[in-house]
Amino acid sequence: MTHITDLNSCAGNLKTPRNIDKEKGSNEDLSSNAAESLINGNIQLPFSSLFSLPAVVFCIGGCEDEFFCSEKCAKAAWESYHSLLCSGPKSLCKDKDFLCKFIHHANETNDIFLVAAKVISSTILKASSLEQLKHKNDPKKCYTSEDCINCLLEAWEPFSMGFKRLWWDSIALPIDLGADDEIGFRNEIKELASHSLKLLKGAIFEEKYAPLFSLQVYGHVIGMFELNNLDLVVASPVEDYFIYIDELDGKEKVEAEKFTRPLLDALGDDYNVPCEGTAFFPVQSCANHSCVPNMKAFKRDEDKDGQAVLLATRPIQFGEELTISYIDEDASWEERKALLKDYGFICMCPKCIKES
Ligand SMILES: C[S@@+](CC[C@H](N)C(=O)[O-])C[C@H]1O[C@@H](n2cnc3c(N)ncnc32)[C@H](O)[C@@H]1O
Repeated sequence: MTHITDLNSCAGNLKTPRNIDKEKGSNEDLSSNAAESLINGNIQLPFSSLFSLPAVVFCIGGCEDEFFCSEKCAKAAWESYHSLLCSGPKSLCKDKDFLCKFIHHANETNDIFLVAAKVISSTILKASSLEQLKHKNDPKKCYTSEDCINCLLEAWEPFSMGFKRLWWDSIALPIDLGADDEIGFRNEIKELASHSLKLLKGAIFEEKYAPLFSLQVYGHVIGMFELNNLDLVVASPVEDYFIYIDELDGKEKVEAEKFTRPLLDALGDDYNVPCEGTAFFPVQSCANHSCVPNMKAFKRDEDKDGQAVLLATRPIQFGEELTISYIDEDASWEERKALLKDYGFICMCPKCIKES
């Protein structure tokens, strides 16, 4: 992705849509012929070659649930987690009915279950390839269940850093519930996770990796994402295109707008909907929160393949704690306090102390 990207911490601000002049046009309808020609590639919008996107690559296993930006990404995903979670004909999962029920349940309730399943699946596949490597290097050695557990622990290591609190213990009580409802609410959340795990087990359980399928592990993995994930906000390439046209000069702009204006009017406010996602970064997950942070997480043009960076927002003293903001730090003190409730602490940064 070659566009400006921006990372904000959980519940953070979205990139503010940049305003472009939308006053002039009047033609709200883009004729269906024109739209069809654009889709077919029979018409090319002016300067659109400057905004080309990679072609969509389909999943190797033949499911129609996951799409990738390159063959390389599709292969990496297949090898690292997707082969067990694919609902297509080449899937390596044990039971596709259970897998489809698991995916449906996650989509209906909490899509973090899908990410938690990726952690479990990638740990299984990594542990299994470590075992194969060890067998290959020393074919005569007799492998014990302890060797198997050691491979499992090694495969688990990248996730151990984010493994902190159980989801049902850390989630904030919804504002419409009182203290009397708390136990019932937490039990309900636990029950939801338990049902999701039951479906996942039906799809990919393997006896030798049984410790991975305990409710405690599942609850911690979900908690890890709920507490540590960063919102990923990527500016829409469509928005970037229209801004480029808006910033052209004179005749070039007039000519280009003959084509782009009807399209912009037809899109209305949808011209700048950003692409949103969520991501776990082990280093960023170690940073505590402050409403006057000294760092900010970014994904810049040069940060490829899932990389992101932490940049200092001001000079940092030796020994000073490195912090990021988990929320919109420009919100009022009351709002910030409410937004931080899910993280289970009351912020005592200088700004909060002053404003409280
Ligand atoms: C993403 S983790 C941050 C790293 C964490 N301190 C650790 O030890 O790995 C988020 C958790 O850290 C704690 N935390 C983060 N910022 C805090 C702050 N300003 N005051 C108290 N606890 C904080 C809370 O328990 C929160 O749920």
